[in-house]
Amino acid sequence: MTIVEAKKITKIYKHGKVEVRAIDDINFKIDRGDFAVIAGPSGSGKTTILNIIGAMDSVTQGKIIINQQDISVLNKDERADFRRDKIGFIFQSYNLIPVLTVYENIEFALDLCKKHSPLEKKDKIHRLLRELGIFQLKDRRPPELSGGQQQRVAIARALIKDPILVLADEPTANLDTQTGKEVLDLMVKINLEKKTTFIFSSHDIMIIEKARRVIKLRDGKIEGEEYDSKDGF
Ligand SMILES: Nc1ncnc2c1ncn2[C@@H]1O[C@H](COP(=O)(O)OP(=O)(O)OP(=O)(O)O)[C@@H](O)[C@H]1O
Repeated sequence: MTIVEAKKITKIYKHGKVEVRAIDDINFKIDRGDFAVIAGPSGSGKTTILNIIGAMDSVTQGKIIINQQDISVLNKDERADFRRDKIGFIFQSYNLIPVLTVYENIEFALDLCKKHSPLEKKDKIHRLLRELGIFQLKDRRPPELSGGQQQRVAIARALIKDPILVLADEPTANLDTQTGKEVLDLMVKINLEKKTTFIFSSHDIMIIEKARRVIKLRDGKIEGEEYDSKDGF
């Protein structure tokens, strides 16, 4: 079943009179439960596509349908609600709140979109922290954590609201190879066990090799697409 469908989307950024065609009339589909990568050289439009899927940015032309909802017709406030309630984000630089503990970082993300009783909330957060192997870190603050540990916390923060999909922009770029592999393996495990849909932007060969779907971009166009239908990795 399709979870993301891009129909003839174009994104033009304007700087005064100069126009940059970041995405140029492209179509693609991503299935529910996919582990998909948008790949391509620097400037090819990867982040632009991720920002459009995540409703952080709008398209100039075309339609983008997420979970059967046409998000290209949403205004700025509606896009913000959609993104807060439905999409999990993982960033290259983790973007945790440094003054909050691990538990509080995740609680903050949950409080923004769903109301739970304090007990329900604690149960839900503790369960997820155990699943991700970071329960013992719950009272530490981000500056007291390694990069790999911070990225695991960021994964927990993305997952706590049960998003319909998780977008990860170069999530291994700031990690050494071994830590990057461990963080990637964790996302593969979550994808297999929880059937969470992951969409990455990356040129990391390790991620591209693990992906079931690879959409290759060049100069805002799709240069090629690979899809491995087998279940598992
Ligand atoms: N906010 C913006 N304003 C103007 N131009 C932009 C903006 N964002 C991106 N662009 C331009 O759009 C094109 C695609 O950029 P994008 O960031 O999507 O590429 P990318 O593949 O993610 O690159 P990288 O791997 O370097 O992050 C580039 O030419 C870029 O300069």
